[in-house]
Amino acid sequence: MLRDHTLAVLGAGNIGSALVGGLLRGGDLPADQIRATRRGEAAREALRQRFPGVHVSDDNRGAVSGASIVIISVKPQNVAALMEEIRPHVAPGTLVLSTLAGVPTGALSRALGQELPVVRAMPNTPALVDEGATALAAGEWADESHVATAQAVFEAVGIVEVVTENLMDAVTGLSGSGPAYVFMLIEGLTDAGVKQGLPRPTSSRLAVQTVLGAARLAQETGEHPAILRDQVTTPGGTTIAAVAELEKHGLRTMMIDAVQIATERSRQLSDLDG
Ligand SMILES: NC(=O)C1=CN([C@@H]2O[C@H](COP(=O)(O)OP(=O)(O)OC[C@H]3O[C@@H](n4cnc5c(N)ncnc54)[C@H](O)[C@@H]3O)[C@@H](O)[C@H]2O)C=CC1
Ligand SMILES: O=C(O)[C@@H]1CCC=N1
Repeated sequence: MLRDHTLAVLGAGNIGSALVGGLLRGGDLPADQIRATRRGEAAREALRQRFPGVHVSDDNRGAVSGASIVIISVKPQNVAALMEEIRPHVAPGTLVLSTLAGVPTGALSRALGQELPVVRAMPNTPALVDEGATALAAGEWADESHVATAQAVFEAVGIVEVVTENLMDAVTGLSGSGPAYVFMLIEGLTDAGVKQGLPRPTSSRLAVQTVLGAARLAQETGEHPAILRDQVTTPGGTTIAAVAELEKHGLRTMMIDAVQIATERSRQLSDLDG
């Protein structure tokens, strides 16, 4: 469904380049229909090496001209200047996809000075290995076909959930930032194994596979996590001793508070001018 599109990725850093990679790997779009911009010649050269055939430059206006889909994936502090730069060059009807944390679709349409179809997306970095979790929300002028196109773009790198825009800050706090929480968990588990005498590489491999395996078990069985936890927990055994310790430190409350604070931070980022 994407093959007739020309795609411009403005700000092809972690997220933008993960998308380019996924679209190329899946054969969704040929390389010569993708333009990618980013700052720094060395970084651009690295992109050219990674994605042969993709047109890589620092020319946002050129990238946008003639593109049917424009992905905005710069950091929030760079977006106001970028909007100003591309504003006269975005053709009416261009589908604008934004991965910016916090920034509402209405603010982007206003900054671009047109009633454009804008779809807000919140992906996450596991998109780099096609295991991303992305939520999409349609702006005022985006219809079902725009959302379907956005869905096809982000399904190239993982799963997609469509939500209403008022839920996007919560998504940002949960799955957008979530990989960082899981990496901290992996780091903590690895150190814990080392403290108990395991060699670090062994501990690291066991920690990573434990997280991956537990996630797959939850996904494939669809069971409530409490049931899966009970299956690990032998009466009077090792697991319940550790679970009681985690409860004492309020692990679940800690996660609830962390996601709340990230959600609030996402709301604070809603002002395009910072
Ligand atoms: N890193 C993450 O886990 C996630 C990030 N996001 C959002 O995605 C956006 C991008 O995040 P990252 O990919 O992590 O950032 P990044 O810093 O890796 O990539 C941004 C890129 O934009 C380029 N850039 C800046 N100004 C530019 C301009 N005027 N023209 C062209 N290129 C320009 C930079 O050179 C850089 O390569 C942010 O707005 C962030 O809120 C969303 C979901 C997850
Ligand atoms: O930390 C951030 O602001 C971005 C948005 C979600 C993940 N990284």
